[in-house]
Amino acid sequence: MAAATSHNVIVSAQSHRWNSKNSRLDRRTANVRLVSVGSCCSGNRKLGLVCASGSQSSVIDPVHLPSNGKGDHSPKKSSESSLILIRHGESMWNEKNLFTGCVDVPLTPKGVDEAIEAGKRICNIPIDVIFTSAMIRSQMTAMLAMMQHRRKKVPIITHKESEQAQSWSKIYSEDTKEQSIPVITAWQLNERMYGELQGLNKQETADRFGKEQVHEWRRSYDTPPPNGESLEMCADRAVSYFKDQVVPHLTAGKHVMVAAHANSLRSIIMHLDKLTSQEVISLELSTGIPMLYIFKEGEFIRRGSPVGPSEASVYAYTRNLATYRDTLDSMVQ
Ligand SMILES: O=C(O)[C@H](O)COP(=O)(O)O
Repeated sequence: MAAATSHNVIVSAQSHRWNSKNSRLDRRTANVRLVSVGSCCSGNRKLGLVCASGSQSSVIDPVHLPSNGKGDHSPKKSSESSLILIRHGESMWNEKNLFTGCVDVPLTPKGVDEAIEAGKRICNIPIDVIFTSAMIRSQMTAMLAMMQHRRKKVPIITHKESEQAQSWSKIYSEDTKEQSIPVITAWQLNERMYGELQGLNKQETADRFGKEQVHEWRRSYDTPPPNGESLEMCADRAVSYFKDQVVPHLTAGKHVMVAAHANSLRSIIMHLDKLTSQEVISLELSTGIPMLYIFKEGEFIRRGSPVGPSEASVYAYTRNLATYRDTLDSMVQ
């Protein structure tokens, strides 16, 4: 079934999944509401991909590109900004199929590759500020992805845990600051706390407690795992943080990347895509897949996952993304 309003589309889908195979929203078989998917230029609706309306103002302005002698890059007010969400690459406990939650484990070599691949996909998309969780796997992912970015700004973790940390990490050159991207780390974006499941093998837990029970702990909105956080509890901190700390940057015209976790991101996507507590059950996020939203006039418009840096449709999302990519092209000529 498919009913559509101008910015709201209901599709038949069971699994609302951002996956690594086709890198786009994959639809299966139950009702899932997709927000702002809209129609492509050709009139064909593609999940997660929309062609340009062609009416937006410059998206590159807040990035402060240095003048390359081919034009003036002085900041102008932008009416839209981009938001990239990315779940960390495969962690060493993902590989072992262990419940991880708030245990701070690093990426595997495959996770490193996923982060690098993700970076290639978003290397032409403007990024002014990065948020990560307090956990190493999301920070590794953000840093590795940024190594691929064509703008070559340096991502720098901000340290505000004490006055001394703040003053000792001060940068004394405006030019150097200009060539940096602040990375803000926040525990509120951490993975949901998995309680007494942390460190347990997922398959063994399903064998012991039953598949249905474990599925409810993992995917339901309001059933917490034993002594852990439900998605609702996780949303309480992650979505509040997103609204209080991330949205103001977007409103100011900054382009933002958030590197976080399966469940902190599920709660944020639930909020952005206005999913119900039933619909969020089938929302699955693969590791290392960047997801792009455009923030415009207070609305989040989901634009799918860029497949590659030169994928034409990415730059058909908005004229502004194409302009930004063209500016990067001209800088390397
Ligand atoms: O914490 C974990 O184990 C994973 O990062 C996410 O687990 P899930 O797929 O069980 O939500």
